[in-house]
Amino acid sequence: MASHIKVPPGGQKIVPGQAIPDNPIIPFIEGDGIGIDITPVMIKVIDAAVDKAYGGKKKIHWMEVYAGEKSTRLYGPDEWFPKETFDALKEYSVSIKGPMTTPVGGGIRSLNVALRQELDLYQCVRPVQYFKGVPSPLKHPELTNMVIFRENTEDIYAGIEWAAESEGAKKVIAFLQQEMGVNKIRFPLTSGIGIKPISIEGTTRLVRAALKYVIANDRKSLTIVHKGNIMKFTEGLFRDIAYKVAQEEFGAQLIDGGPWCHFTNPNTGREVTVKDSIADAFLQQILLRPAEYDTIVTTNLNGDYISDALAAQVGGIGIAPGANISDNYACFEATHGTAPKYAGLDKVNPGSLILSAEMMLRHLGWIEAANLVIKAMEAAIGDKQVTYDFARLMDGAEELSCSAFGDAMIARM
Ligand SMILES: NC(=O)C1=CN([C@@H]2O[C@H](COP(=O)(O)OP(=O)(O)OC[C@H]3O[C@@H](n4cnc5c(N)ncnc54)[C@H](OP(=O)(O)O)[C@@H]3O)[C@@H](O)[C@H]2O)C=CC1
Ligand SMILES: O=C(O)CCC(=O)C(=O)O
Ligand SMILES: [Mg+2]
Repeated sequence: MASHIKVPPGGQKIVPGQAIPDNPIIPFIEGDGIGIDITPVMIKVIDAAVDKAYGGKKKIHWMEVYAGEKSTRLYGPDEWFPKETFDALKEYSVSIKGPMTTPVGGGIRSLNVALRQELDLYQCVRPVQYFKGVPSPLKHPELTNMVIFRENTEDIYAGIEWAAESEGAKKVIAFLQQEMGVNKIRFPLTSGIGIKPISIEGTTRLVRAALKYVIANDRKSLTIVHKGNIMKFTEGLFRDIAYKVAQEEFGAQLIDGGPWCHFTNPNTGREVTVKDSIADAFLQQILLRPAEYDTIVTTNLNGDYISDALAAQVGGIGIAPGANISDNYACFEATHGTAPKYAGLDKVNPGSLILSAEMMLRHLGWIEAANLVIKAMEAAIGDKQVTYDFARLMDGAEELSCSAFGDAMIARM
């Protein structure tokens, strides 16, 4: 297969464990739908922040790599995720991507999920913070300040499922009935079947990462969100293992006989509470009592729902960033999808992808540039220079296009 990736001259590879070069090569996937609008704006804003922060001493060398619809146009109709793209994302370690389309029902499986699995990006980290002036349905949106650690490789996202009435579904149902004594499948002839693997290892490494984050960032609590009352051996296992990690690896002590527990942050002396909440109750609690929640650790599907719900509390998924992280690689991406009805209109909010890139700058240790991005975002929103999603809810705002919002940020750096 022909190669379409052009390595930018003058850039250097990021090598895990070594110092970040001043001229790193960062692969990016433009993304489907609104990817064509938001990705160039993100690059322009980040380049401006880096230039302003370091006066030309540091510079990202962007390298386009292809996946999704654009890749099928370049490589061939069935080439949704070419091997050379996976290889580049691994070889260059740190990358950023726009959203990619996943059809509902049939068709290709999620490319986003495939990427997370292929690179074993087991932590999906999604910070949810309020920017002053952003319209929100809450009276006190500033009380919502959470960081979600969503498991990113297991659960029903593993993609182990069989369509209703398929040979596979029939076989699995027969196995369950005949060999496992299952007699509770309500409509065995017409049921689709999905499998939900949740492991001790997968849960342990995620909770460990979340608690390390809590300690490094002096956060006050970790809430384990699960549906363990119903799915005892998957979601319930997740809860039990999370408490076990807190106790065995971080020295947490039971509060009043447990299961809640607490330990002292060794860096700051602050008490950290580790507690749990059942997912349905959690979704009403975050609306009614957001200040009681801080860092969240949860399973894959719960984390997907919680991400969009919490994003709405602070103004919507136009401003909801994220990172997919493993022990070796990091790929940054927004929480939202391809919003197809807005594709190519230069209309949507590029904020989520810009803030995802801001997380990437922090990951590289380029704190000054990251701070400039935040400052510029706050200033543009403060001046009511916003995209349609905020403008429709704000009095006296000027509605800007996607690209004009990027320019408004750059003008305020
Ligand atoms: N990681 C990824 O790549 C993801 C991919 N997807 C995929 O994206 C496709 C579309 O999914 P869908 O369920 O419509 O969800 P989307 O997140 O794409 O869009 C839903 C709605 O959210 C709002 N929205 C999304 N992005 C922005 C933005 N940048 N600025 C302002 N508003 C925004 C819009 O609301 P309004 O209509 O109110 O203006 C939009 O109609 C699917 O194929 C899905 O699988 C979904 C999520 C993540
Ligand atoms: O892969 C997809 O299409 C959707 C993924 C998603 O919603 C998410 O990761 O938040
Ligand atoms: Mg989602």
